[in-house]
Amino acid sequence: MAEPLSDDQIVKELNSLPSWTHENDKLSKEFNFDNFRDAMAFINRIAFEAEEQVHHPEIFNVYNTVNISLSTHDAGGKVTEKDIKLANTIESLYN
Ligand SMILES: C[C@H](O)[C@H](O)[C@H]1CNC2=NC(N)=NC(=O)C2=N1
Repeated sequence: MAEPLSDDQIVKELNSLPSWTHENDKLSKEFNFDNFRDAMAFINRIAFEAEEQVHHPEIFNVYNTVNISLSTHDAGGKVTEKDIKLANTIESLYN
Protein backbone atom coordinates (compact mmCIF):
# COMPACT_ATOMS: atom_id res chain seq x y z
CA MET A 1 0.00 0.00 0.00
CA ALA A 2 1.23 3.53 -0.78
CA GLU A 3 2.46 5.58 2.17
CA PRO A 4 1.73 9.31 2.58
CA LEU A 5 4.61 11.56 1.52
CA SER A 6 6.03 14.10 3.96
CA ASP A 7 5.45 17.83 3.36
CA ASP A 8 9.16 18.17 2.47
CA GLN A 9 8.93 15.40 -0.10
CA ILE A 10 5.84 17.00 -1.64
CA VAL A 11 7.47 20.46 -1.82
CA LYS A 12 10.43 18.86 -3.61
CA GLU A 13 8.20 17.07 -6.13
CA LEU A 14 6.21 20.25 -6.81
CA ASN A 15 9.40 21.95 -8.08
CA SER A 16 8.91 20.01 -11.31
CA LEU A 17 5.12 20.34 -11.38
CA PRO A 18 4.45 23.98 -12.35
CA SER A 19 1.31 25.63 -10.87
CA TRP A 20 0.33 22.54 -8.89
CA THR A 21 -0.54 23.32 -5.26
CA HIS A 22 -0.62 21.21 -2.11
CA GLU A 23 -3.60 22.26 0.01
CA ASN A 24 -6.05 20.28 2.14
CA ASP A 25 -4.09 17.05 1.56
CA LYS A 26 -4.55 17.27 -2.20
CA LEU A 27 -2.44 18.16 -5.22
CA SER A 28 -4.47 20.51 -7.42
CA LYS A 29 -4.21 22.50 -10.61
CA GLU A 30 -6.54 24.44 -12.91
CA PHE A 31 -6.10 23.88 -16.65
CA ASN A 32 -7.52 26.29 -19.23
CA PHE A 33 -8.51 25.56 -22.83
CA ASP A 34 -9.89 27.42 -25.83
CA ASN A 35 -13.25 25.68 -25.62
CA PHE A 36 -15.33 22.89 -24.06
CA ARG A 37 -14.33 20.34 -26.72
CA ASP A 38 -10.62 20.69 -25.91
CA ALA A 39 -11.33 20.52 -22.17
CA MET A 40 -13.32 17.30 -22.63
CA ALA A 41 -10.64 15.77 -24.86
CA PHE A 42 -8.13 16.42 -22.06
CA ILE A 43 -10.44 14.80 -19.50
CA ASN A 44 -10.85 11.74 -21.69
CA ARG A 45 -7.11 11.35 -22.18
CA ILE A 46 -6.68 11.58 -18.40
CA ALA A 47 -9.36 8.91 -17.98
CA PHE A 48 -7.44 6.36 -20.07
CA GLU A 49 -4.18 7.06 -18.20
CA ALA A 50 -5.96 6.86 -14.83
CA GLU A 51 -7.28 3.43 -15.75
CA GLU A 52 -3.77 2.32 -16.76
CA GLN A 53 -2.38 3.52 -13.41
CA VAL A 54 -5.40 2.26 -11.42
CA HIS A 55 -5.41 5.68 -9.77
CA HIS A 56 -8.21 8.16 -10.28
CA PRO A 57 -8.37 11.96 -10.06
CA GLU A 58 -11.13 14.27 -8.94
CA ILE A 59 -12.15 16.19 -12.05
CA PHE A 60 -14.25 19.37 -12.08
CA ASN A 61 -15.14 20.94 -15.41
CA VAL A 62 -16.84 24.22 -16.25
CA TYR A 63 -16.86 25.01 -20.00
CA ASN A 64 -13.16 25.54 -20.88
CA THR A 65 -11.61 24.99 -17.46
CA VAL A 66 -10.68 21.69 -15.83
CA ASN A 67 -9.77 21.52 -12.14
CA ILE A 68 -7.92 18.38 -11.12
CA SER A 69 -7.31 17.23 -7.54
CA LEU A 70 -5.24 14.21 -6.57
CA SER A 71 -5.06 12.26 -3.33
CA THR A 72 -4.88 8.59 -2.38
CA HIS A 73 -8.04 7.31 -0.69
CA ASP A 74 -6.26 4.11 0.33
CA ALA A 75 -3.69 6.20 2.26
CA GLY A 76 -6.23 8.09 4.36
CA GLY A 77 -6.78 10.70 1.66
CA LYS A 78 -3.15 11.89 1.75
CA VAL A 79 -0.73 12.54 -1.12
CA THR A 80 1.42 9.56 -2.16
CA GLU A 81 3.81 8.67 -4.99
CA LYS A 82 0.75 7.54 -6.97
CA ASP A 83 -0.51 11.14 -7.02
CA ILE A 84 2.91 12.48 -8.05
CA LYS A 85 3.05 9.96 -10.88
CA LEU A 86 -0.45 10.81 -12.11
CA ALA A 87 0.26 14.57 -11.84
CA ASN A 88 3.34 14.14 -14.05
CA THR A 89 1.30 12.13 -16.54
CA ILE A 90 -1.41 14.81 -16.62
CA GLU A 91 1.27 17.48 -17.22
CA SER A 92 2.63 15.48 -20.17
CA LEU A 93 -0.90 15.26 -21.64
CA TYR A 94 -1.38 19.04 -21.30
CA ASN A 95 1.97 20.00 -22.86
C1 LIG B 1 -9.13 -1.28 -5.83
C2 LIG B 1 -8.43 -0.13 -6.46
O1 LIG B 1 -7.14 -0.46 -6.81
C3 LIG B 1 -8.38 1.06 -5.53
O2 LIG B 1 -9.67 1.37 -5.08
C4 LIG B 1 -7.73 2.28 -6.15
C5 LIG B 1 -8.46 2.82 -7.36
N1 LIG B 1 -8.20 4.24 -7.61
C6 LIG B 1 -7.80 5.06 -6.63
N2 LIG B 1 -7.69 6.35 -6.84
C7 LIG B 1 -7.33 7.19 -5.88
N3 LIG B 1 -7.23 8.50 -6.14
N4 LIG B 1 -7.04 6.74 -4.65
C8 LIG B 1 -7.10 5.45 -4.34
O3 LIG B 1 -6.82 5.08 -3.20
C9 LIG B 1 -7.48 4.54 -5.35
N5 LIG B 1 -7.55 3.26 -5.12
